[in-house]
Amino acid sequence: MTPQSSTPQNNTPSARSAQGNKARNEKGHERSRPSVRSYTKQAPGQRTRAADPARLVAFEVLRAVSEDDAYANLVLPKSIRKHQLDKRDAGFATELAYGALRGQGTYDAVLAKCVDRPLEKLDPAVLDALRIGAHQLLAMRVPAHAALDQTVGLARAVIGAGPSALINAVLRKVAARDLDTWLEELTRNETDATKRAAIEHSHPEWIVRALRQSLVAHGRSVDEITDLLQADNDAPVVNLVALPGLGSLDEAREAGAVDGELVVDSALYSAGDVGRLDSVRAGTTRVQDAGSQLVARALAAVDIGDRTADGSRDGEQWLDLCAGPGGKAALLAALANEKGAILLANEPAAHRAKLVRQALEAVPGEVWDVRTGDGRSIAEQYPETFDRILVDAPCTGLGALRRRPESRWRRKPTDVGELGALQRELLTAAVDAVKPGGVVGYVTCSPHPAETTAVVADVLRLRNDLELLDAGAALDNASLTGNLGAGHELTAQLWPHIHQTDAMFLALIRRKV
Ligand SMILES: C[S@@+](CC[C@H](N)C(=O)[O-])C[C@H]1O[C@@H](n2cnc3c(N)ncnc32)[C@H](O)[C@@H]1O
Repeated sequence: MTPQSSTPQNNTPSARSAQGNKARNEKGHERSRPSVRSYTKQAPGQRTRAADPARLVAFEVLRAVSEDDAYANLVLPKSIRKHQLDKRDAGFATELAYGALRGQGTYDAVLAKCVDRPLEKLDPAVLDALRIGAHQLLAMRVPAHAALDQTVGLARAVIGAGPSALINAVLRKVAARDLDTWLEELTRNETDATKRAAIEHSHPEWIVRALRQSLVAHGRSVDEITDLLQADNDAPVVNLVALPGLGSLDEAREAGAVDGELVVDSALYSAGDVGRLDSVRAGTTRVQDAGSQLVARALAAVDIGDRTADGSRDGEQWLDLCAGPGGKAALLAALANEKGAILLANEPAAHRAKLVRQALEAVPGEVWDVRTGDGRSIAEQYPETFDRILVDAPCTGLGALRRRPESRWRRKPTDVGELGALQRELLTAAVDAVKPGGVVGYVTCSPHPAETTAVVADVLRLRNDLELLDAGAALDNASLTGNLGAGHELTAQLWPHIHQTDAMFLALIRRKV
């Protein structure tokens, strides 16, 4: 299977002893001393046992995700701060929370074999504790005794003593086999390849089917599905971008970042908290997936000829129609600044529009403006106005599952159709708002054909003033390697298992003069 440890240095409970918060029992097992930071649901006066703070953070993340529909990447840093975890413990908690969420499909299949009732009948908090235990036992290098002891201790401290016997018994059964043996047993009699892949790689079956369909739609072999599913379970790399003309990667390089291979001014960062870099705090260097960097650069670089009456290319007007939270808008604004263009960033959600403004702060203010509005009506106010428009459409995010560990369990098959309708409306509005001769970049972080090729084909079918430019060639031109192999029938699709980027789709649609 797939949910593998990505931060091995943090994967042992010995990280706990760094805090001086541990004792060892007669068998050498680590044991927690009561801590003021721990919370408990036990009755006053009852003897309490502290939860290991790193495991407590992971548990809090899983609870917030299942109870409050929270996003793990937002809850995790807050919980890490609340429990004052040091760097090693924060790494351990991150791996545990993200790993348990990504691996939930596999772990639930294992747990279902070890629990004497349907998992839905378990207290959801108990189920989350079991998932945390299963991830430690099956995918992290935590010794079984420590995983058991600490998970039972966690449950006792935060849920109460009641379910500890059950949790202990179930996790002992889980620990009796390694992951490969479990998977062999779970899939031995499974003849349906989708069901098997869903268990082995911890994805919902409908997403396995959707990703197979996606590979085929973009001209790839369906046999790549295993690598693609595996890539979803790997911890994503952190890419940095130095905003052109404004940022620098020097500080990041000194901190250990290595230059990215796909895009210029881009680096891979694995040296820890990027927020500590001054250039990141200043907003001139930003965290951004290399695929996102590429599609923005490709749109900015498309040759659309002389656009202004005097033949000068200065003065182009660009629009980012779906701009929140502003990652691509910041890069586009910096590129616009270099090329003498201006950028209008549109975002309907006020709180996300605020994030766009913050993202753009590092770019000179005369280059950009932010508008809070529904992109579907953009052409009413701005008919045939813009030279370049980015439509980074709201989508299912099926191409960025590695970054959002809970999203595969939250998304529903019906989301694809619902978002497809919005995507068609947004793309239609964009082609009405682009000047004749101008270009619209249609982008999604989903490779699903219903959100990508079908949307583009439908919009093109209804009009005779649109044509596709070669998006594969545009991505090649924007990339350092120049040979991404992402193009297929004039559209382009990047892949996590090939390009180590999110699965960004790009179509470049030119409005004929
Ligand atoms: C994929 S995200 C864009 C990401 C952004 N371009 C970036 O790089 O940071 C899609 C955005 O579209 C916005 N959105 C949703 N409905 C919209 C609409 N009707 N018009 C314009 N934008 C919309 C969402 O709020 C979300 O911020």
